[in-house]
Amino acid sequence: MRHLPALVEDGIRTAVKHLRILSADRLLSEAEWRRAYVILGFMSNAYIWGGDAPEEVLPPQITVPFLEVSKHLQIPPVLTYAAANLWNFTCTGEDFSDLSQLDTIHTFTGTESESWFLLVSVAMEAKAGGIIPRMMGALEAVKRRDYEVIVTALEELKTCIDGVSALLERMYEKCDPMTFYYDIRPFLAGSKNMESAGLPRGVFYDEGDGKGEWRQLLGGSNGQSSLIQFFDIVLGVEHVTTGNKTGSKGERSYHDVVRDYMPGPHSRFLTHVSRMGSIRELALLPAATEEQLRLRHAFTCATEALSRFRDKHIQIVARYIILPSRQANKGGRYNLASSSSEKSQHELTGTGGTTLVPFLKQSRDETRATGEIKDEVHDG
Ligand code: HEM
Repeated sequence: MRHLPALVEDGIRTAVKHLRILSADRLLSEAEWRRAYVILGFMSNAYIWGGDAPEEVLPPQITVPFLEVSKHLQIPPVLTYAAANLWNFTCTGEDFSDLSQLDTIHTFTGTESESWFLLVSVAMEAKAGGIIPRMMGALEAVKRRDYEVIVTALEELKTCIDGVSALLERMYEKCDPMTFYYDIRPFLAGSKNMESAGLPRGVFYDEGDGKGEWRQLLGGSNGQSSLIQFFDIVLGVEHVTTGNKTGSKGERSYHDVVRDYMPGPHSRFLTHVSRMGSIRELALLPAATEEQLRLRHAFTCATEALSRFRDKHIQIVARYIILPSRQANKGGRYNLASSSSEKSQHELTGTGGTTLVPFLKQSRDETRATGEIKDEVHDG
């Protein structure tokens, strides 16, 4: 794995085919299962995308352990956000939100840009970890109408989201947009909606002995972060967009679908949180008392912070995807990046298969609308 960046340039497929087929029998602790998942996630995407044309068959050396490990961890056998970000870092100190102490374990390119891209999310997750119990306390306080607890928690949530946004903006410091778009991003691609990139049927997981199956799975995306969905749930933000133009009635929203790409316990935790009390419903009650006014204000401020986060994220997407896609790639190699991100010549899509800007703007607008309580009360 140390040689992955060199192998993706030349020889990854031969190297993998020379490996023994390992079973997961010797994995003991959860940390070991996760470590195996990270390695297999990187290996499989390197295998598929590390050549002049994508490879549509994953060999048993990868699929046999990968299927076992992903079943154990209750997460799909593909490079998810958990594989690339959550479980793929080391830290020289105690503070996982301090970028200067973090390093990645694996990258496809060996570039500082890739490490930085992955680590910014790690720092964001760590920065916000402490707010989770605080907000759980606030949700529990809804039934008792304990305004003090809820308002304090919302104020802390606002500060926390602002801190997360500040970390997001540090992306510009060490992640170069052209390197991101042309060298890093192609390796994050999935196998769903990848006809134009050369995977019309997805990827065949060959398990050997004539066994195997075609699978179409989404690519790795920070959209699979359970943290940002936690913020949404706590604030009562509902996302309905499927993220693609063909989204028809009854189709699951993007935010719902990506829960399948989170580790099982994360996804179940989000379901649990969404069944707890609603802070928004309490904030919607008429502002007849001082404490109700304070609650409304704190709720609106926290929601605005999340909507500002999404604004900043849209700017990042413009800088790291839209602008580079309009500039010619200086390298002369066959360009997998553009084929995996352009459905047609003019339509850019995300690694999650979304129509990028309209989708992200709608997610932002849904956030903003959630915080606009006054309008709802007067107009409703
Ligand atoms: C160079 C940096 C980044 C780029 C280019 C980028 C790009 C994208 C794209 C294209 C999508 C659309 C969904 C898809 O098709 O995959 C998306 C969604 C999303 N991204 Fe990022 N992203 C970046 C960094 C981050 C970071 C650091 C986070 C923090 C965890 C993040 C959080 C999200 C979330 C939560 C969504 C789902 C949409 C939403 O809830 O608003 N992104 N991103």
